[in-house]
Amino acid sequence: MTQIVWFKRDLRLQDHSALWHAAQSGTVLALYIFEPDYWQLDDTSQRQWAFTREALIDLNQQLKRLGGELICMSGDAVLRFNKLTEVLNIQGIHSHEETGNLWTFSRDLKLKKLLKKSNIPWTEYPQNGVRRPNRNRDDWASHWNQWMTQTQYPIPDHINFLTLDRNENFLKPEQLPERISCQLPSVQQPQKGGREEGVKILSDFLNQRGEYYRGSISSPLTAENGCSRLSPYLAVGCIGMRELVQAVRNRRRAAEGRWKASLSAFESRLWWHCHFIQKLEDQPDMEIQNLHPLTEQLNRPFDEEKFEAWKTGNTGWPMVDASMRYLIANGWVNFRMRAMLISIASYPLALPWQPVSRYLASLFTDYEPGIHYPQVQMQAGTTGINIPRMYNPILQAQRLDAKGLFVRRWVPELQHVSDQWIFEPWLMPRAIQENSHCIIGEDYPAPLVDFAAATRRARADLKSVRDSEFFTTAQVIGEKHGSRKRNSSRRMTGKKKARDAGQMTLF
Ligand SMILES: Cc1cc2nc3c(=O)[nH]c(=O)nc-3n(C[C@H](O)[C@H](O)[C@H](O)COP(=O)(O)OP(=O)(O)OC[C@H]3O[C@@H](n4cnc5c(N)ncnc54)[C@H](O)[C@@H]3O)c2cc1C
Repeated sequence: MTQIVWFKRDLRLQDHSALWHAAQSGTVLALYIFEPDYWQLDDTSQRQWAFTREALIDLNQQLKRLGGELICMSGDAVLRFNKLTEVLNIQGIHSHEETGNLWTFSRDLKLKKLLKKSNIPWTEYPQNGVRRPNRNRDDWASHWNQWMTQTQYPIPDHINFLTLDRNENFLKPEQLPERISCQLPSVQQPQKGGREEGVKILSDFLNQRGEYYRGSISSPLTAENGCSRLSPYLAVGCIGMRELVQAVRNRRRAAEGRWKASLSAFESRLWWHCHFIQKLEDQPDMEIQNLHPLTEQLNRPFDEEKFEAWKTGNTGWPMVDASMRYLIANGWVNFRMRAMLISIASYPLALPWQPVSRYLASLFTDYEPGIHYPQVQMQAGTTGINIPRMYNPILQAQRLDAKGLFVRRWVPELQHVSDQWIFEPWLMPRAIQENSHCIIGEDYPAPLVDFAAATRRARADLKSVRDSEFFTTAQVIGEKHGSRKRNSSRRMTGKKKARDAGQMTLF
């Protein structure tokens, strides 16, 4: 009688409710399924798979220490489970509740059907503050807090593992392909997957780097070390959210001054993590449909040339291009630059957010659909419930990279351009272009569009859809998805917040 623990994006043993419950109920088969079709989607990539594969190898080591092992299969998960039902006496399947993209959502629905037919119970356990089903948004914050305060599931003392003979069906993680076909270049210095590495990074953040978190997350120059860099470990579950929140709270108890403020700011991001994932959990078609239906009327036709220039970091706006090239090379960029990349694609370039978001997702090692799609829609101005913000790449550069260090490093064509022109090189007189070894239009592109005129058009376009029907629908969306924040009296107004962040509000 076998209990299958199906590992998906929960590659750890600590605070693992599925493993804990399965271990209490019988013999455990620890299973991972490599799904080739998933890894060929536009929003997935080699960089994500490489990280996941390392995390699987690490998970196998952890299981070995308990006397077990991770059995890997390759292929369509529904077909694989069908096969398993023929060869094993399966008593139950245990996994975490996955809020994935539409592909994994539809795979789970198909699997549910199969298991129902075969009379095999599949129990899914929450692995963060996301609630399924989420009937009431109003008490969500207290639900989140309660869940984070509960005792963690310990690693079971004893597990009866089922071992299977290795053959072409049952593989070790090392036997899974190292590479999947992928157009993207490799990440230069990738973060290493696995719990062991994640725990090291967490400890380093909580004891060393975290002190200056609050002041260092906006500039790409300081964010690289100032941010926790835990995102890929959270995305594949090497570190659990409850475990992380509790570790932060424990650390904060002994903290003072700058440390305390930074840890509070950090914990609020962990709340956002679940807050955003809840949106996709409640509305899976957010991956493809505008949250506010009237924003479908925005004039954003697909333009191959603009899309290619944006994708490759050749828009002609140095801060945008530096951010994109940095992301391509590193598989990560900080929040502000992610938001700017979407804002530029959506407003001055007026590209539809769907292909933009899929490409951006594939660049992130930390791709988390539940954060990604709601964030993209928010930055693209299609939710109807957030104040649309437009990032000005020149202002952003002046504030976050005053000396042009980031821009010169990632856009080497501008290396010899002086501070005066570095963020607006297209304004350089021809003689200065020659002296700077940077001819605009030859060595480095001129901006794809006139920023001021294009943003005026974007603003007018958005205004034209915001009639009374817009606000009625927005109210309904707000009921379902809007945040009900703590400390609301201390929050800045939308306009002040935007001004402080160097953004232009649209209204
Ligand atoms: C367009 C866009 C797409 C994004 N896509 C993703 C994604 O696919 N995966 C992802 O993990 N994050 C995404 N983010 C959120 C954020 O940029 C990253 O979480 C952060 O940069 C990861 O680095 P870190 O772990 O060092 O962050 P830290 O600042 O150290 O934050 C710690 C954790 O808090 C959570 N977090 C931080 N900021 C946010 C936020 N604004 N919203 C929700 N959760 C947050 C993340 O889980 C993050 O790992 C996106 C943001 C934007 C604007």
